Amino acid sequence: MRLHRNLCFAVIDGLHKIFNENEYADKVVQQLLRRDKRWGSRDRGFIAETVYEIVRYKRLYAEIANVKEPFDRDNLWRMFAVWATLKGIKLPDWKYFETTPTRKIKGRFDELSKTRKYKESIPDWIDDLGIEELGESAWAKEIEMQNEQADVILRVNTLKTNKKDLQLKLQSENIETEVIPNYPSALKLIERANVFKTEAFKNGWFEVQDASSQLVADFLDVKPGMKVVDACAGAGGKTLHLASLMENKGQIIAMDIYESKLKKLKIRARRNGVHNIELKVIDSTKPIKKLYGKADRLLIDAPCSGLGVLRRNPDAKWKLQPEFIENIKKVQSEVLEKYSKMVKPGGKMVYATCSVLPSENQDQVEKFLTSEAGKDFKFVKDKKILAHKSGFDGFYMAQLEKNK
Ligand SMILES: C[S@@+](CC[C@H](N)C(=O)[O-])C[C@H]1O[C@@H](n2cnc3c(N)ncnc32)[C@H](O)[C@@H]1O
Repeated sequence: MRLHRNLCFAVIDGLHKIFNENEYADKVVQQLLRRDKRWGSRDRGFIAETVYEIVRYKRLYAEIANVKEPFDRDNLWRMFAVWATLKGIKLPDWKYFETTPTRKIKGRFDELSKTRKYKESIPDWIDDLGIEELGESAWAKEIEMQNEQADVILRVNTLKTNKKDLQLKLQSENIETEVIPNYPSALKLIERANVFKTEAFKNGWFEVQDASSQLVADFLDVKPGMKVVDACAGAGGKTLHLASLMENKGQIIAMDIYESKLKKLKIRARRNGVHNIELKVIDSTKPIKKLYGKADRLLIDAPCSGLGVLRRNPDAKWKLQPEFIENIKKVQSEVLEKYSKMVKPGGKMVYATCSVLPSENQDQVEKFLTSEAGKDFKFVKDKKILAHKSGFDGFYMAQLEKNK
């Protein structure tokens, strides 16, 4: 592979924003890709993948390059040189690479790879937490898998099409997909491509959604005509799925504390041909209280550490703080306690997270079931999804039923 100067500069600019200005990697990459219209799909792929790879392995590369945060531009170039050397890319004779000790880099890599926190490039506290919660062996495999690049998975919007027709339509736009057994609405891209540019996407035939995430709406056991509350709807990945499972019949009340997220859901709903969603911002306790005892189904897709989706958000490793996890667990308990009151007798609710930590998952459900608010509920079933076992994102979902 030959390195192109303007693409490498874009990577360095992106890393500077992510590491030093605390910006989110996905947003930064999106911005970078808009920088030059002449860049083709290979150029774009190079920028996105290189930025993500260096973010993923920040600790390892910084250690090999012998640089410390905050990284100045020379430091970032040194980390870039480590990445390129380990990839077997010949470094051009640019001034940034004049003193790169290629041989030493390989030796340091072999030595540091013996220690998991360097090999998998994770902060000590996350490594300790993972071991404490999952045990050494499962954690080691999980964090290794969480450093892999995630596949692109689509969810077919059955309100507009079916899997076969979508496959054919994408094929006509040079995008090959395959079905994933046991995931009824999922298609996997055989090669990465910018699916958002396709006609099929613009027509609302699919959404991009990981296969594990697609199991959540199914788990809620919705039927057309029901009254369903999606209490932490965000931009509505699961709300849209619920709408298609309900064949657009009945009512979905999509709630969130952030109006900006619900606005995105509105746009997506229009594209998806969904018209049974009502949006409600949670700006006081009122919207929740109004729904006490009214919902046939309730989804609590709770805010969480995101430790199941590091493949998609590798920068979360560096942005997360132990206090954040402690706080978010309090929010999880609170929403379980308060929002569960919306379920009607005989109704069901699903509590879900994209975390692999038992303390955010089954422990929260157990705590809820023994609390005053949870005494009217019984546990029906749950799914604990680890990325290294499923090949998809780490997730948790539990179904509870309210007594009649
Ligand atoms: C895991 S995300 C939801 C993802 C979304 N359901 C989807 O499928 O795309 C959790 C959401 O909970 C929201 N949230 C955080 N605290 C909340 C609270 N107290 N009540 C309701 N929503 C909350 C966040 O804004 C975020 O959108």
